[in-house]
Amino acid sequence: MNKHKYIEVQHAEMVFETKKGSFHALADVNLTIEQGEFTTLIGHSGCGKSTLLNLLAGLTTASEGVLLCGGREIAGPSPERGVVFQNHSLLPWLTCFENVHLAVERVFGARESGAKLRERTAAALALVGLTPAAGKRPNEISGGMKQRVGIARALSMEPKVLLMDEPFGALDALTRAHLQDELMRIVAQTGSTVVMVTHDVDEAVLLSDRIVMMTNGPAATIGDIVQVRLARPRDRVALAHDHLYIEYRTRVLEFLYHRQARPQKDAA
Ligand SMILES: Nc1ncnc2c1ncn2[C@@H]1O[C@H](COP(=O)(O)OP(=O)(O)OP(=O)(O)O)[C@@H](O)[C@H]1O
Repeated sequence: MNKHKYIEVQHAEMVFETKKGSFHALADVNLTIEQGEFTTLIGHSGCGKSTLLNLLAGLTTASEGVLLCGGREIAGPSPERGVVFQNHSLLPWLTCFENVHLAVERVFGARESGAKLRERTAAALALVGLTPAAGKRPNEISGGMKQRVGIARALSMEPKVLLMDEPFGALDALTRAHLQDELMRIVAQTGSTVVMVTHDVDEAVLLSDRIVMMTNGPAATIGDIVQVRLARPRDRVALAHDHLYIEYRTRVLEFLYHRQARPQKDAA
């Protein structure tokens, strides 16, 4: 397996058939992601970020083109590719522990003992700092904690790739910052390959090894890629004054607001 071409997207096209006819969402998307790399997808609302992430998750199939992960074609969802959505999608009648345990059981249940499955579940909750909340149900915990359960659930399956669709989008700025720091710590520990959709330029620069910037749709594609060469571990306060950080941030802002400026009428 080629570490440098762990995920490959080759000439991917996505056309949705709607009542009003065909909608060409993605056009000729080409992308290669290395194992262990943290990639963010950024672009204006509706450009096709989630569509591309869903293709990587195997939740939808490209109309044309090829998507590979670890040298194999992505033919459907797999525990190898854990997905975290913005709305965390927890089962409300189960505790945090049970929500995570369900995923663990699905992946490892056939070959591991009950004690080992519970151990895995507890370890995933500990990784996101949620051991004290293990017995609580989703309606008893905050939005940030729910999101952490979602991350624990994805991580508990030991995915090779973590796919995240605006995982922190619904959170307040302080909780968001805290979870970004936690995510960086976890990824440093697990070595996961991450692809994350975000709208937040600072989040993209802070977390990424590469920022993939998408053009506006229809027929959206990759407009440019910024390689972020900032040493890790990264400290958000120190970076605020770092000239390289500021330069990366400016490059993304220029792409979004000069090169891909949206017409006034539908600007978000
Ligand atoms: N199942 C579908 N059927 C028809 N059109 C779709 C479907 N899914 C997405 N689209 C369209 O494809 C385009 C890309 O949508 P997508 O959700 O990928 O954008 P996005 O960049 O993730 O947006 P946002 O940042 O607002 O979440 C949009 O114009 C959307 O309306």
